[in-house]
Amino acid sequence: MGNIEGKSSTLSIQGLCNFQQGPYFFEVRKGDCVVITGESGVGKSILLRMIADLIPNNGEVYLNTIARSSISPTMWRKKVTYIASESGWWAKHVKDHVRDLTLVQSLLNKLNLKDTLLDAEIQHLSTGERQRMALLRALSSEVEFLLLDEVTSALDPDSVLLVEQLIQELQKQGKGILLVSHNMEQVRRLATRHYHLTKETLKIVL
Ligand SMILES: Nc1ncnc2c1ncn2[C@@H]1O[C@H](COP(=O)(O)OP(=O)(O)OP(=O)(O)O)[C@@H](O)[C@H]1O
Repeated sequence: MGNIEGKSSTLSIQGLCNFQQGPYFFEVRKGDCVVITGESGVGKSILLRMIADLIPNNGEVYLNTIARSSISPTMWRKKVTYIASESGWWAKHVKDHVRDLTLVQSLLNKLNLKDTLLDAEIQHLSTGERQRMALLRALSSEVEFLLLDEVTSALDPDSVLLVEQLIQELQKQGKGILLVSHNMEQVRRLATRHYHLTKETLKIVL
C-alpha cells in the first residue's frame, strides 16, 4: 500500500468506465476547477460517482502515484469526496454529519448560514440550507479533491455566488475541484478547464 499522506497534486482518471459509459481519461490538478457539462441523463453524476468508487466501475484512478485500488474505499473517499446535489442525511441533527465541527463553524457565515443551524434537526432545514450544509459537512483538512455535483442547483443567485467564492478559496488552499454544472455563467466564472460530456465522448471545450 502506498503512502497516502504525501502532498498529492493530481487526480488522474485512467480508463474509467462502466457497462454503459466511458472509458474516460483526464486529470484534475491541485488548485484546478474542472467543470463538466452535458445534457440531462448523459452520465455526469455517474462519472463522479465512479471516481469516488460509489458505484461499480472498471479502470483506475490515481492520487499522484497512489492507485485507488491500493487503498480502502473509506480512505479514498476521505481524500476524494463526492457531494451530491441532494445529499443523504442519516442522523437527526445537522452537527452529527459534520467531519470537522470547528472548521464548519468558521465557514457558516461565509455561506450566510446561521450558527444555530448546527444544532437544528435536518427536517427543519430549507432545501437551500441543506445544500449548503452538505458542502460544509464534507470539508476537512484531509480532503484533497472535491467532486461537486450541481451543488448550487437549489440556491438563490446571491447564495450561488457565496458558494462559488468558497470554491475559489478552497482552490487557493490547494484543493482540486471537479464540478458538474448546468449553469453556463457559473462555468464561465469558475472553470479552469471545461469538458462537455456526450454519449460518445468527453470533449474539451476550454
Ligand atoms: N442507479 C441507477 N441504476 C440504473 N440507471 C441509472 C442509475 N443512476 C442513473 N442511471 C441512469 O444513468 C444515466 C445517467 O445518469 P446521471 O445521473 O449520471 O445523469 P446526469 O448527466 O448527471 O443527469 P442530470 O443532469 O439530469 O443530473 C441516466 O439515464 C440514468 O437514468
